Amino acid sequence: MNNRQQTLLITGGAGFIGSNFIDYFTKQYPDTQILNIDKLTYAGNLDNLREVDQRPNYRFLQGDIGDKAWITSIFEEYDISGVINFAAESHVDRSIEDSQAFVESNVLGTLTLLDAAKKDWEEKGELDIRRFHQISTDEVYGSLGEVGSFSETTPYNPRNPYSASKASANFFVKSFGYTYGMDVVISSSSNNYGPRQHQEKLIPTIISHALEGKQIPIYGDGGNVRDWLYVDDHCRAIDLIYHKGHTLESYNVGGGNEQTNKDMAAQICSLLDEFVPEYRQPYSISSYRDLIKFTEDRKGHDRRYSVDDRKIKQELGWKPAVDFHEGLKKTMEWYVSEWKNKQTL
Ligand SMILES: Cc1cn([C@H]2C[C@H](O)[C@@H](COP(=O)(O)OP(=O)(O)O[C@H]3O[C@H](CO)[C@@H](O)[C@H](O)[C@H]3O)O2)c(=O)[nH]c1=O
Repeated sequence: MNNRQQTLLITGGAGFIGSNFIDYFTKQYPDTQILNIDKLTYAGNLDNLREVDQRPNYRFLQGDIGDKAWITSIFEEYDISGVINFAAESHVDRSIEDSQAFVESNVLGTLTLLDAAKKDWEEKGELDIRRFHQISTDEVYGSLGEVGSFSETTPYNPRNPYSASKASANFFVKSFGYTYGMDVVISSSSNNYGPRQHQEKLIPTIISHALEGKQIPIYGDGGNVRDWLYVDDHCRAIDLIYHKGHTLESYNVGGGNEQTNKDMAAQICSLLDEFVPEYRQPYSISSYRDLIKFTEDRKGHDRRYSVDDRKIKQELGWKPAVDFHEGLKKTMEWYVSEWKNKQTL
């Protein structure tokens, strides 16, 4: 790769959404050079990129967005045409145990990256045309009761350390737009699902525990609601927002599939009963549903997220394309096949 070719910088591309996005983007735009930088924490996995690795428009470097000297050297070495910042500590339960890493990666890391981009693009006289796209979350808006949805004008009300760190990062991103005239945009999506999601999240937990005959932990009464978005639909939304979204704007991205956690667990167990009934035999259960166990609740557990995404639909013409049951089936098949591969190793 010629380093001075214009290059789109993707951070955190070894994680779940980042790796799916790179897979999508390198195929969609074969003439755009992608540089993926990732610290490779516990949640980053280069296996997620094994199919992408050989593509001529892709390159990977290991490093931390919060390492000022290193991130500055990236902007010196490459002609970075834009940044999409996926890099983040993302797991709510971990943030409740210890929030330090969340402030370091999500707040200070984002700030260091913004600063490096700002300095480089200012020197080039292109601060207002090279874009910084922050990947954010619907959790910044807080928690809902049974009715209503978050729109882009809903005031931020983060209620756990993870969402507080993401909200804080968004404020910094916006502030660089207002203060320095930097071209910034933010997307806030609902819960993603699909292949390559880390084991710690709800859907991979349900599938892996079921296959291993372990109890499937559902926090509290299981009535908490999340809006599920298939990761490929999210990738198309990011593409549109990065290329066509208006500067200084935020865009919500939702799946339109609100599910309680207990319904989600029951649906996945039914799919597993249908497709891989044989794996339940050693555990003497008649359905994987028998493994569902209501456990102690998450502290401060947000009750319901619901996303009003009319803005991206109306302004940018996006809509989700993957049917929820199809998406769930594809996801289940991917995890079952990964699990089978591990058994034969
Ligand atoms: C891991 C786990 C989770 N849960 C519950 C907690 C939540 O109500 C729901 C989903 O939990 P999680 O998969 O951890 O995801 P959640 O806390 O909603 O946050 C996700 O979705 C957010 C977007 O809404 C992202 O910003 C976060 O990075 C992502 O982790 O399932 C359980 O009941 N049992 C579990 O074992």
